[in-house]
Amino acid sequence: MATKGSNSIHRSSSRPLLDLSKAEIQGNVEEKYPTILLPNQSDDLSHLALDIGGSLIKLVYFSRHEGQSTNDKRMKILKDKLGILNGNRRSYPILGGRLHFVKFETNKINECLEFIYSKKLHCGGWESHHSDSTNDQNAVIKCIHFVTKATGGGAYKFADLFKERLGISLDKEDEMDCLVAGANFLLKAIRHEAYTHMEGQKEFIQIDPNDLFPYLLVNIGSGVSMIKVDGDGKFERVSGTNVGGGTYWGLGRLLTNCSSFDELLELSQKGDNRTTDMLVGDIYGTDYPKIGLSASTIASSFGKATLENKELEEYRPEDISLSLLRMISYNIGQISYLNALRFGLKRIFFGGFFIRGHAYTMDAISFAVHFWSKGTAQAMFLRHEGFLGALGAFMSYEKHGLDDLMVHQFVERFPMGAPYTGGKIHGPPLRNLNEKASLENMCATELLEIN
Ligand SMILES: Nc1ncnc2c1ncn2[C@@H]1O[C@H](COP(=O)(O)OP(=O)(O)O)[C@@H](O)[C@H]1O
Ligand SMILES: CC(C)(COP(=O)(O)O)[C@@H](O)C(=O)NCCC(=O)O
Repeated sequence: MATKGSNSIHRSSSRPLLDLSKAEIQGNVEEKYPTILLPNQSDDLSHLALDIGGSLIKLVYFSRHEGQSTNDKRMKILKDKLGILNGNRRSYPILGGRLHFVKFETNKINECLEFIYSKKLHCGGWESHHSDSTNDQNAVIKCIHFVTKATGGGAYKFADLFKERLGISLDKEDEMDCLVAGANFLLKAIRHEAYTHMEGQKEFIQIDPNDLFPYLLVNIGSGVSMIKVDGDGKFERVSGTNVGGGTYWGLGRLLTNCSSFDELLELSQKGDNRTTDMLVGDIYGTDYPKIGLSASTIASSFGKATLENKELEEYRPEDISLSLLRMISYNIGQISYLNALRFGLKRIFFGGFFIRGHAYTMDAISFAVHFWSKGTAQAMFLRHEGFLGALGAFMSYEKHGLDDLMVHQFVERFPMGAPYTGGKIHGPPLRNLNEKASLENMCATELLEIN
């Protein structure tokens, strides 16, 4: 049954408060979704946003530090807001808590649903209170459901599943909007978010938040989107390619029988692509200096397979994986640079889970950008690479007036001088593939802790 506390999870004062006179309708909802906690019990639980992509589901959720009552914080928020209204100095409430980053494979969506359920994240959304008139003028059906911000194709495709299994309504946010919002937030707010990776060397880039735009955002997910970003909410998707992360994983799986993406990546580390790729040296017998090609340059990815009468089994899976990785990474790097050139953009940031913090992938992309730009452009990568869309969806709570999340406070509270380590902000590690980063055996979790 509804309790008075139900009101407390409304995220915006402009939203209608729970109508207790219609409590029996909520009872029905509870019957259908017995797992939903009453809001007053879930008060300190998390806020969730999802990015359901072609390959992976990304979750971002905020959980408050234990021991701090949300009501205390709300009072402080209210006081601070009054301060703003009175023309006093701006002050920001302390919202202690964590942003958690979790991912699942989209084809294992059940694991994701179970995770959300086990963490009670489905109880953390805001309540929407609809009145639908039926044919009978006197009968007004009131229903209460939880709404969660979601982006990516799966926000459309799996909307019914989320509704049936968890009682969550997915409130759809545009994928490109979310990618840009997530990238802008990270680049402006999180110190040491962006870095270069060349020949095995990683270097963090200090971004001046006042001198961020314009830039090219290249999101390498299943497919690739290239977005010219001119400001907050100001962008244009200028290009894309269907040869992306899904291509590497899909072709790689078929050609090597690998059972996981990480296994395929790991194989590539032991590969030698000279057995599969046709090099300039294979064609010329030497370098081709006149057009700047060394003998070791790949002239044709997988081209060597045409010269030999060998069956697939006669090629080492390691070599195939490496050839494929280089082919796709170079291609994306090249198209990205050409688009940057097209619009006169100096900076190119790469996100998406294809990158996977994998040194060789980043080196290959960087090499292509460097090579085609003749050293005038540089690829940069993001530590929260695959979570841009999910972060953007999370931030859209604020955009829609659900402002007790006040994501902007994270920005304000952690300017560029905020420490990168030392208990304040823990970003995801740039993981070595050998490290197992699974949480509860089902997902990888990375934390950005807001103290
Ligand atoms: N565990 C994984 N399973 C499948 N693909 C993975 C995995 N980890 C990284 N990838 C790579 O990440 C890509 C998906 O990246 P992502 O940014 O999540 O895109 P999408 O939104 O299309 O799911 C895959 O196509 C694959 O190249
Ligand atoms: C359709 C998509 C935006 C979906 O995003 P994803 O799930 O791949 O992250 C993306 O796959 C894409 O941009 N593909 C390339 C399509 C093209 O421009 O040719």
